[in-house]
Amino acid sequence: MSNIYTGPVFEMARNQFVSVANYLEIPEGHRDRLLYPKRAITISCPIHLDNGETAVFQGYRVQHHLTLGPTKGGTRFAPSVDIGEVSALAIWMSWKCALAGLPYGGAKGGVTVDPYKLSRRELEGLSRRYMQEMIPFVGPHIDVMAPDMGTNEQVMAWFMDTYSMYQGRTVNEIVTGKPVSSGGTEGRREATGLGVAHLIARALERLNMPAAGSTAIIQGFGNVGSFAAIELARQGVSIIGVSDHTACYFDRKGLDVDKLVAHMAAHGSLAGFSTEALFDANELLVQPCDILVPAAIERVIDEKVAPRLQCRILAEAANGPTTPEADAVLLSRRKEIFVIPDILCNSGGVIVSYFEWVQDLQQLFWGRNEVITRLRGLLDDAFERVMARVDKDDVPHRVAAMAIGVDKVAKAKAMRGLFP
Ligand SMILES: NC(=O)C1=CN([C@@H]2O[C@H](COP(=O)(O)OP(=O)(O)OC[C@H]3O[C@@H](n4cnc5c(N)ncnc54)[C@H](O)[C@@H]3O)[C@@H](O)[C@H]2O)C=CC1
Ligand SMILES: O=C(O)CCC(=O)C(=O)O
Repeated sequence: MSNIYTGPVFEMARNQFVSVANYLEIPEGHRDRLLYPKRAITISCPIHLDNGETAVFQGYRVQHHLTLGPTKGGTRFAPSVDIGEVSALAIWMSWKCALAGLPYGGAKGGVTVDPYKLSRRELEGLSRRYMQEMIPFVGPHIDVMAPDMGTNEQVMAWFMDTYSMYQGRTVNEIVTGKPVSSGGTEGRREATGLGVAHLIARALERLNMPAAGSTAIIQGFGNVGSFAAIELARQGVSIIGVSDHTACYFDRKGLDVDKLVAHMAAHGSLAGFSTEALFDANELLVQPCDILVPAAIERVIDEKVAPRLQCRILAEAANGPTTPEADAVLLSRRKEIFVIPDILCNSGGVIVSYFEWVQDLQQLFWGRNEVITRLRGLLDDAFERVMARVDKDDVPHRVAAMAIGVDKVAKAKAMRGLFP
């Protein structure tokens, strides 16, 4: 294969795929077809800055496979974004959607930008220009975007509006994760964090550990981390550590989640929340706790951090927080640390996105209870299937979860005659 697909995050996705392909005994000749993306789109997004200058930002969208239906996945605005990272995230979306039983291939997009440095007007300009450049390549039955790191409901509303202006009618079903007032679904805002907390409860049950009185540390306090914290606290878990890109806090007696959420709402970040609980962000992940939730960026648990982890459950809310080298360490610690792998742990987001797309297509909207009940049902089903595979074949949790996803895509491709 030609290699525009490079970089450490893509290498992670490739390494994980090779392990799973070996376990599933997928023939060498079929592997490139399964791993490499169908389409990778690169665009330039020029926008006028508030100071009168013009800036050009690089944007991407990668559509991994079209075998099971349209492609689906978030759009990330972050300085780290490049074609390798976006491709890896698209590949993970494919295995995630297949594991959850959704009729989608994986996609991901992004812009290389620090969104915290843009004014609201500049962010709107960039969001609209990104969608405008993508119009030839997306559609409600082609590729459906959603939020990811650095984007939110407002950005999704701008995406939807830009696409709709081009079509001359409102096309709600072009993106998910929209505000409820603009065709979004009840429950999507909190879905990923709620799903993370639900699966943690399932893991605690399996380990015979009570939620009440357990302790958790959460890295990242954006959409996913904050809703995971709220739901865990509701279950009686004490949140003893949190961090974001501006600050890190740790208090063995527990942090007040309501106050953290109120501080975020008022200031947009965790900086300035407390002086007493300030902590070294580099040491947060290795503090003793029952539940560790990385909910920010990739590759934070590497071969140096993995041997030092002191948690009982590692709930991977972020995509790709654990490197393959760290996985080798976790394999040797598998009796000590119960891993909920990312493609299972954070799948609540795309599951409720699927519900939003279905509702938009039918113009028939469900209440929150129906959304959350259906979400729990799909998460429980995926959790049980992963655990059954772990028990049957004695494989690591990540291999079991990915194997279910990869196997489903491989079988669908084979049935459609895509392998020679
Ligand atoms: N939003 C969603 O529905 C879904 C998100 N995810 C994944 O969850 C993770 C977080 O996404 P969101 O919460 O949506 O993003 P967000 O943009 O709402 O929040 C990201 C958070 O991470 C923090 N952060 C960034 N760099 C950090 C660092 N070096 N150390 C500590 N914190 C840092 C930010 O300050 C912010 O609090 C990403 O890996 C994303 O791909 C996965 C599935 C769905
Ligand atoms: O909600 C979606 O469609 C995708 C969410 C996402 O980007 C992810 O699961 O990583």
